[in-house]
Amino acid sequence: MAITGLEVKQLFSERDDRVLFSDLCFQLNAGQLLQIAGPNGSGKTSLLRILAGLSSRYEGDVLWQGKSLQRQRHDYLQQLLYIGHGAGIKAVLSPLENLRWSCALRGLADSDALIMAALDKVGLGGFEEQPCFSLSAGQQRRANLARLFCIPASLWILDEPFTAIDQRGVAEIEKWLSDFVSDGGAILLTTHHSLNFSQDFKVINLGAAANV
Ligand SMILES: Nc1ncnc2c1ncn2[C@@H]1O[C@H](COP(=O)(O)OP(=O)(O)OP(=O)(O)O)[C@@H](O)[C@H]1O
Repeated sequence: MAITGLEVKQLFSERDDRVLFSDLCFQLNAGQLLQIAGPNGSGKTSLLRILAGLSSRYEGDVLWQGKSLQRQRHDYLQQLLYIGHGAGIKAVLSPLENLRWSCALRGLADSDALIMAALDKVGLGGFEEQPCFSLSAGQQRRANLARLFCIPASLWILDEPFTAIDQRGVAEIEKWLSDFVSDGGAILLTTHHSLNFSQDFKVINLGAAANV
């Protein structure tokens, strides 16, 4: 089958002489979700940072649509939306200003209408212009997640997207993930939460090296 997304071949990474993963192989195609599971410290974030092009602490190959990431870094990053487990927002800026910044980095101009709709969708209608430091942890997380609806991408890499999100919000996010996959997007995520996802999805447990 043609690779329409990510392919990871014989990936190896270590930290302080401790092997995080070795001979890790998997594919993630368009229209699929892959969960990276494993206990604290097993290397989930390290793996996601490698796949987001933020870390070169690895050996092995990472391919996007059949070609090496290094040979098409710019094109790959244009297709990728990475949301790390940190706050991902500037606390002194409002959600609107943070998202304007994210959109500008992707070359999107005149994005206010899109941003306002995204903030409304994530439940931040009425909070658009409040500084983020005055928002709750869950609201700050929602401001970061609003990028899902502003930044065009075919691959989402999400590190603990449910952190600080209330129960209803978790169900909403699961629906957003499902919609994205149904529309042909690909998702790689970590979560300690038991994922309630309407389609089939794959899980790789870094605690027990696995090839999928
Ligand atoms: N900046 C760093 N400097 C040194 N060691 C690091 C650094 N970042 C991560 N590590 C080490 O790499 C290992 C894997 O960390 P990583 O954050 O990838 O784990 P994780 O599976 O995402 O954990 P968690 O479930 O707690 O988020 C840990 O042992 C950690 O101590």
